[in-house]
Amino acid sequence: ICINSSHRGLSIFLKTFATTYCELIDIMESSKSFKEIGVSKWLVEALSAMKINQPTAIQSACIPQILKGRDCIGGAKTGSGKTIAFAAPMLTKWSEDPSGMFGVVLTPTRELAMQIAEQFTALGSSMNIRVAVVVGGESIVEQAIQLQKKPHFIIATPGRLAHHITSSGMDTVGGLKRVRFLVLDEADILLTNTFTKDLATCVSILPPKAQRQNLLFTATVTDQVKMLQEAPQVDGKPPLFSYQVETVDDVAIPSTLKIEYLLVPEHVKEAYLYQILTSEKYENSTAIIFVNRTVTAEILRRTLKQLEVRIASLHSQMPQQERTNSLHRFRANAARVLIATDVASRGLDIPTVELVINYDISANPDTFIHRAGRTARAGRLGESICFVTQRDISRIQAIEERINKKMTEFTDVHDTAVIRKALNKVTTAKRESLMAMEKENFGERRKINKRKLETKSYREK
Ligand SMILES: Nc1ncnc2c1ncn2[C@@H]1O[C@H](COP(=O)(O)OP(=O)(O)OP(=O)(O)O)[C@@H](O)[C@H]1O
Repeated sequence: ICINSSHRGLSIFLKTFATTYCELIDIMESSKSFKEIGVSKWLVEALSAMKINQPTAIQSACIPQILKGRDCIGGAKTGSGKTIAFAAPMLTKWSEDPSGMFGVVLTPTRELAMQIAEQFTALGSSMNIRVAVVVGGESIVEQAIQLQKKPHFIIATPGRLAHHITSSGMDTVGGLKRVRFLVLDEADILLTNTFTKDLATCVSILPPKAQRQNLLFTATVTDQVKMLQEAPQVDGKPPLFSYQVETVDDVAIPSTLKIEYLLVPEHVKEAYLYQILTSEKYENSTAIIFVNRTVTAEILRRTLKQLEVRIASLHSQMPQQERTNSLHRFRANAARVLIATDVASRGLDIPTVELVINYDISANPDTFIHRAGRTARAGRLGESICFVTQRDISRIQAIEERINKKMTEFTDVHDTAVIRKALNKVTTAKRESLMAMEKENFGERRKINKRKLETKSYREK
């Protein structure tokens, strides 16, 4: 090996060699099969039917330890297979004695709960698994009926499960006292103040911590998660297993994800977005556009729809049925572009997503990691572009520091092209969209919808 004489050359060489070595170790560790790490035969066959044959690094590390009865905190990049890392050992243990109310998985959003439930149902179909989805926006009565049938797994958002625990009778939730596993998916978010009260209510009905296995998974290990890693284990329990993907450069995003920035004047962002989405390079790309506010999502959805882009939107001010329909249209490629707020930033697994555009930049660098992580999943390539106005510079710097990587400039769009081709038609479409929204009292409608939902859920209580 020829080592460059300069110090810088040597350090680059050693860093590259060490990264490759670490990735090589990861591959070697994950060279064991699912069977060799203890997954049940029936489940190995179900995974194989899904073309999932080789465990990823986090699966190889966590599955054997969870099967030994250990609590587990797993941190790994977006798209690295954390769902199967907790689902496989739970399903393996469950199949040894397929009892009701075996495991509870808590996750921050309704769409994520539905996605995880679909994966459990698909993996456990040969074992006649019963999975209940307990989330807001759906019928409380139907969920109570499902819970009374003692489903094997409950996949829930904390708020709605807490509501059942405080409002439905013990014939509905009593079975939770026998739960063997509790999973916190996207654990860093569930450990924030937003979820503290509902999480405490959910945990209150479960067996004591020492009598259940507790599994936490996330792509961003925050201080709250680290505190749990350092907390003393309850007497009599095997030691907590904590796993975090460490690479030499500790880059927090997948190596197959290209991250770029584009300096854009604030008042013509829509035109740049339209120009990119309809350019020769991206006109057939499946893309998610992240915005910070629901009103921005609605303006963009209407504007791009008027410009004949196959569009769908997903944000918290939409009725649940519309949210579900939007996601189904996007997954089925009936819509090529999804405009979303952060209700879609975590966990959603849509393998065809090739491009993520941060139309607005989040104030939280971890949010960037999850948004960009909707693409470049399971080793696939992906691209993330940030629209940067003069107000966003400090946020971009905070993101580059958090991910330990510099963004490169996006050069596939030119101002003159934007001005010439897109600006007029986009400006006209946006003006017409704004007028339509004003006529429909979009903002007021949002408040009316909110009041309607409150009344409806009050009546159901
Ligand atoms: N061992 C595997 N081999 C191949 N593909 C896998 C494997 N495990 C999971 N996958 C696939 O990888 C994709 C990402 O998995 P998953 O959604 O669990 O990632 P994640 O780490 O939870 O991501 P996020 O941090 O965004 O929630 C899914 O499509 C899943 O089917």
